[in-house]
Amino acid sequence: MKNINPTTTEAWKKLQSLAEQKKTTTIQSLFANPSRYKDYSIQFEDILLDFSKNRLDDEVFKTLMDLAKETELKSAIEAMFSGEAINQTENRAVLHTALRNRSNTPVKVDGKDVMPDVNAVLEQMKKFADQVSSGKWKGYTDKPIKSLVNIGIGGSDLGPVMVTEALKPYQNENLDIHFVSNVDGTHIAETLKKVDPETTLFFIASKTFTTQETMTNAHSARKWFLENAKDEEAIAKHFVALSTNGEAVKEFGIDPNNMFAFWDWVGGRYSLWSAIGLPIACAIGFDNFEKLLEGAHAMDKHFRESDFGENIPVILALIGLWNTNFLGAASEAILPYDQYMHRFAAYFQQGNMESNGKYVTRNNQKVDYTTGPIIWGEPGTNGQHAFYQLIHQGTQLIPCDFIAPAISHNPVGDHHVKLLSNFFAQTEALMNGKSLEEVKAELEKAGKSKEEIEKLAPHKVFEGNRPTNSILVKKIDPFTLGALVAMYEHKIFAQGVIWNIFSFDQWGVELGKILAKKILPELENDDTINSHDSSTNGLINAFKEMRK
Ligand SMILES: O=P(O)(O)OC[C@H]1O[C@@](O)(CO)[C@@H](O)[C@@H]1O
Repeated sequence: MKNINPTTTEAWKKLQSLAEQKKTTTIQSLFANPSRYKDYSIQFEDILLDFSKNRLDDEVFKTLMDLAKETELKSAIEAMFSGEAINQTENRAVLHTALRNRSNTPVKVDGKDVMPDVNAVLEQMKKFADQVSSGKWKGYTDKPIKSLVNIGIGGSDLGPVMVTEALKPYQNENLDIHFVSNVDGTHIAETLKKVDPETTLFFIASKTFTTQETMTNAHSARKWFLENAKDEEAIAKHFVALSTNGEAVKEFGIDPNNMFAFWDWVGGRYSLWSAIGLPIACAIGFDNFEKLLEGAHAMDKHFRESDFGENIPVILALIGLWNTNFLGAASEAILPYDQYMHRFAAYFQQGNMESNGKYVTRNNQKVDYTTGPIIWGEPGTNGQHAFYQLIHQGTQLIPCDFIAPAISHNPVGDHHVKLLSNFFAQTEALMNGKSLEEVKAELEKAGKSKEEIEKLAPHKVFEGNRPTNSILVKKIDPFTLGALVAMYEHKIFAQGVIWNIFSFDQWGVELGKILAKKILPELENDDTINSHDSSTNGLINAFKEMRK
């Protein structure tokens, strides 16, 4: 992969002047072109992307495509799929795509095809998931497993949470699933109140098997379990490990046969397709887990093979870059109009912000342009009653991705058409707004006096011209969810290439952890602390006072 500073490209310079030239061009005005929707929407499988409600015309769109070409995105895509060590600071390949490579064509890391290992773990996962789903896997009192508890954090938690929530309609009704991630004792305490040690299966999910939160929770779960089971032999029936670190798994006391491995070329935030996905496979059944893989694989092929102008992840990446680097947006909202998708935005907080929240380039220079956006969002319609005021009338430009299924899993009365009417209305309102003239006419019609109109009207004007993408899918099913997740993964990858940053390491999470390890022993005695700045000392000493 080449290291190209995007700001040196002709396309970037042209985009800068286009942003200036076109700052008075409104999205609404672009719809004078009768084929605007047709030209700026694309369908892939059961996913329709409508990107027409963006502040970009044909010239901007073409120049964005030129930017992708000038930053050699195509060769970067090939480098990733073919197993090059593109994660250069950790000297690793980036191959979450191999985990769902349903074509089974060889994918080589250091000259060795990884597909046999990938398929062996999938086979091991299938066998195990089938036993758990069918009740054949028995606990130490010979009862079938009823409760699944995943203990992990970050990429070892967010993916399984998001997928099992989004695919709740596909969950095995004989199983309940719980997730413990926070080291706050409340998380494990509240969870253990809900489960029975005789029928509970713990997944200790940790790529490194060293993460403080996960290991603390795992030991507490082990202690709780043994208080009931007494015999350490019983652990083998109730604890499995999902990790790359066999040594540490054995040290914890988990039977190596109960370890489901993955590899260092799987990034934590890209690992739900790996052994980390075992709780998903147990909860929704391995067949549905395979459909999830198939959906992601279909999007992988689309991303790898489609021309950029017809390439959904590339289009989303370039629109995001236009909004961030040329229109000044600092964040992006992901707004799923589907309650089961309530953890989708949270998943991509890690996926996007831990990948592209970087300020050093691939050639070790500090960037002089904006990189990764802040990702946030809540399901619709709830967000409308929380933060849409700011999106509509605030001073921040917040590009939004609206996502909705045409078919609900719960066709209760007229709920779904009401939900979708809001989905359609919000992007229309964000684009068209409401003019002062329209507002005044409405207030006059309502019989307001001239004074009242003068006072009220400015507050009821909607400037509009706020960019959105609409993603309409047929139904949130395993295949479509897999494709949607892969779509955003590849958008993030493409942006990282163009921003010339390393998207697959996460050095930024280390410092806090190291300082916490230094502070921990200071909290375990009554000494007055003065080894830090006055604020940290003050807080620690106050903490100790409060606990007396
Ligand atoms: O899976 P593990 O090794 O326990 O890491 C958990 C999470 O911790 C990190 O913050 C890295 O330290 C995330 O990147 C990762 O997903």
